[in-house]
Amino acid sequence: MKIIDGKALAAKLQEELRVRVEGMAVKPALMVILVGDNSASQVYVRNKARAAERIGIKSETLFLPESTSEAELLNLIDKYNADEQWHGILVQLPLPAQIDEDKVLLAIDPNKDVDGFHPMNMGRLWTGQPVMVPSTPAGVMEMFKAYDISLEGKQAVVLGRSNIVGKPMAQLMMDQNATVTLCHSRTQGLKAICQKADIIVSAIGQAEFVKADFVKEGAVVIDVGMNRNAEGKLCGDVAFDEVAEKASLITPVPGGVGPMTITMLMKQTVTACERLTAGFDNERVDK
Ligand SMILES: Nc1nc(=O)c2c([nH]1)NC[C@@H]1CN(c3ccc(C(=O)N[C@@H](CCC(=O)O)C(=O)O)cc3)C=[N+]21
Ligand SMILES: [Mg+2]
Repeated sequence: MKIIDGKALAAKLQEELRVRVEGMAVKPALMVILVGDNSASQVYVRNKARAAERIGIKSETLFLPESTSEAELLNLIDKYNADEQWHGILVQLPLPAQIDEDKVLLAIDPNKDVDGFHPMNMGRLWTGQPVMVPSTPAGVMEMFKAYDISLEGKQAVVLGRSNIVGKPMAQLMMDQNATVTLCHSRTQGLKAICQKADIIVSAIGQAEFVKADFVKEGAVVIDVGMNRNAEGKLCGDVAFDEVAEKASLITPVPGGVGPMTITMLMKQTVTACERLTAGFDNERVDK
């Protein structure tokens, strides 16, 4: 068994981005909006700001109170959409209950949607015209590439059907000619499906969900989970120690997919900046 070192790979890719940004006349700029005081979100946005700084991306985090109304947030998004100094706009999820997430994601200019969550960008991904790709699945694909994991003709199982991880993950693996089974909380016979998989990507949000008896000898196991166990320790969806004995490659939590997510967000911010300064427009057919 080998561990896929997301932290090391992220550091390498961030250094490449730093060099790329050094050569850019217009420096990329990312606006991060955090509504409320979700403690996990605080950690994630801090990690994003640190990565931006290392790479030379300008970033600002706007901390808004939990009571922020939907209209207030939509107004701010309009403002940053129109403001040419910002190339990327990221509204941290989840949002408080009074705010409709779908409306917010639809309001962000697709050209500045570094998360790739706007329905325009989701649709483009699904129809084979990707521009902005959700960063967690994009980060997993970079891991496959860096570790020479071919998806060609493989059986891949994705656990979790969210818009931000499961669905785009399945699409990206299909693009590389994997046969993908997208499983979720209502899937019957889930364990048996997993046992046939060459590659398992788990994004189900439940600690210790993927156990050794789910995993075929030699399978690749990617853990997207970000859970807290009873002691409050960060852990993924995979029972790491027992699964590691069967897997050929496995990602740890922390230090696996998380740092890659952040790195891909930065990469998309750089791309957004390059596209916007070159006059591309997502709403037309430009690629
Ligand atoms: N609009 C939006 N875009 C996102 O990309 C987005 C989001 N909302 N909401 C929440 C999820 C989750 N996410 C993570 C980012 C970094 C780590 C990360 O840095 N993880 C570290 C450890 C972090 C810790 O210590 O808690 C690691 O795995 O090594 C994890 C998860 C981005 N998300
Ligand atoms: Mg909501």
